[in-house]
Amino acid sequence: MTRPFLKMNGLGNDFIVIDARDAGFAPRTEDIRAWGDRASGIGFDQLIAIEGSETGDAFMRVWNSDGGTVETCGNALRCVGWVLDKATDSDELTIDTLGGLTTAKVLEADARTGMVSVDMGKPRLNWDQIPLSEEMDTLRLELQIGPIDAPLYHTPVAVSMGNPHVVFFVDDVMAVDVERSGSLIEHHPLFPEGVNVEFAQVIDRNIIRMRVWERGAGITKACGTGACATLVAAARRGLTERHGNVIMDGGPLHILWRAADDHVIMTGPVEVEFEGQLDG
Ligand SMILES: N[C@@H](CCC[C@H](N)C(=O)O)C(=O)O
Repeated sequence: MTRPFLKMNGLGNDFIVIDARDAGFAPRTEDIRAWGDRASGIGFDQLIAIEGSETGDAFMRVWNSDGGTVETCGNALRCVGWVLDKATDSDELTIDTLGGLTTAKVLEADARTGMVSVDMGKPRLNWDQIPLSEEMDTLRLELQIGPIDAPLYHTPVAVSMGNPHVVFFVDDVMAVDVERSGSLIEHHPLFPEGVNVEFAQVIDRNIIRMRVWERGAGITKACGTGACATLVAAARRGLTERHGNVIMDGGPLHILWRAADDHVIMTGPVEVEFEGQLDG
């Protein structure tokens, strides 16, 4: 059976997006891994299915390129918002996920690109909401990378945006070996469900430079939930305001952590790269 797909990205964090509202889509792990392989397959960071929903306009299901299903994906929410917007008159689209209900607003759109804002809901900041395997202050985790007496990176902040994140503040983010340190932390026993790892350098009170190691996908050019988690972590530490740009390898996302209702609003671009058919 073949399935039509859109190859899309948000700041280079790329996806295969399948519209599964009319016909179910239940891919095998080995197929996801094969399609996701950049050397021999199509290549993507996440596989996304748009499904029907009783609580929203649609449900977004997410698989990482390693085949594991996960709660949510910020950059893909903007892409799904753009896709749904093409087929409806509504300005605001509610998209449900395993990580919670979100609302997408398409600010600008043409045939292949757009600018989309997503209300990601409230960050979850309690240790058991991340989740962590033991009770700990999420603002200063007792965790470090490197030698005990001279750690390279330490005392990160944990934030859940529906999926788990840990944010290390560093002096020089370009000096970080993201692959080596990120892969070690992703599987640390403190995170029973694994974790997405961000390394962040505060440039000023409204700008953060961030690089990311994603759970189940490795280094990506951008991570929407990671950008939200990073701004929340920085604001909680008093390092930034509650709004600003988080600049990743693929470019900036604007993040606002609204004081009025505690919701995090993420705004940034989407792009359609090409259309294709999946065999499997
Ligand atoms: N690219 C994403 C996050 C995708 C899921 C993540 N790797 C996880 O395992 O939680 C984003 O833009 O948020």
